[in-house]
Amino acid sequence: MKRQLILEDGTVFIGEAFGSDIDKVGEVVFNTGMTGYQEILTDPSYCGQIVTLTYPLIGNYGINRDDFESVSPAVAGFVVKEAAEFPSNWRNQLSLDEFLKNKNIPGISGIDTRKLTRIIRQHGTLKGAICSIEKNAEEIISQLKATVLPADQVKRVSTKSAYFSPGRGPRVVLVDYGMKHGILRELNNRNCDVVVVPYNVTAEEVLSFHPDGIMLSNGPGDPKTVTQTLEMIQTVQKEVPLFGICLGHQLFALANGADTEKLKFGHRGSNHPVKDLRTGKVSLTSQNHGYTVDTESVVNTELEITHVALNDGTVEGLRHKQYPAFTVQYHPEASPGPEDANYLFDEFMQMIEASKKVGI
Ligand SMILES: NC(=O)CC[C@H](N)C(=O)O
Repeated sequence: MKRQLILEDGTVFIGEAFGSDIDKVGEVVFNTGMTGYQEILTDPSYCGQIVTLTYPLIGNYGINRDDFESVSPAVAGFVVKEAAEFPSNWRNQLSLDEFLKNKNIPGISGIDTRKLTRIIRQHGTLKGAICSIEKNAEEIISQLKATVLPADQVKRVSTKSAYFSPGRGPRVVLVDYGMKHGILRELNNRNCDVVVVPYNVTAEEVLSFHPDGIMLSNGPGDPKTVTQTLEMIQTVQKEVPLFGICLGHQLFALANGADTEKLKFGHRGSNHPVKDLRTGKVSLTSQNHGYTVDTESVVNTELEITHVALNDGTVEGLRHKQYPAFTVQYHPEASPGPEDANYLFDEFMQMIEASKKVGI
């Protein structure tokens, strides 16, 4: 069965339908990772986005029990060059097609994903629709131009109520803005006693759990749509060590008076080089973000830029000059991607230990 992918700039791609039959609209973004489609599909930071993968064969190792980054994927649609029909892997339990059908996500294959990626790189991120071949393309294009995409993604994917992920080590309150399970896994691997809380938690509620540390998770959308959390960050960073990832990093920047802006087409992939300015060491990192902290805006704040992207020089890490608080724009929990940056979780643990001894 044929299906179309239509972009707001008027480009129409015709491809083969797979996954769910429903029509979907979203922001079209590309990811350059060669593997990790299951983690990408289930990363809540892609909420409302139509994701295309530049690697040409997707689905070849199926969907397995272990690689989920959330229980319910929030991605709007999936665009590939070739969707493998017969996955083969010892961990395979379900084909990509079946998984997308079960989760009501439309897919389209047979697309020239190199051409699509080039359009996004030249034009910037675009709105797009995956829809049935019967739909009139001209009508869809004018609808797309008039569409304002929803800005409530964090509310949609964040947990509705707090829950424990118990451990015998330090207590960490993890604010779920659209958390990848990899973050929880890394904390649990270090024996943390984790309390996962909703995005709109107050400072009083966070502190009522008597945390030894606080983590701000990744999450979807524009950080400026979650400003109700900034006061909480301003208060708790004075009380306990803080570590933030991706959206958590952007919110930490906003809470401390820096600014964020939208990138032309974002960073999404598994091989983004990042330099630690203090050691000169370069890590290859997993990334997925469409916004960034504005470099200039950091100058008159209490923040220091600790990491930069080697591809485009954008801010990749921050630390507070006064409080034990640091954040990164990339994904030290990997999933998918390299684990070069995993040591940051250990640094967070050391920071917690140190602050327990002296108090902050
Ligand atoms: N993975 C994330 O946390 C992404 C942060 C934010 N939604 C962005 O696109 O920049």
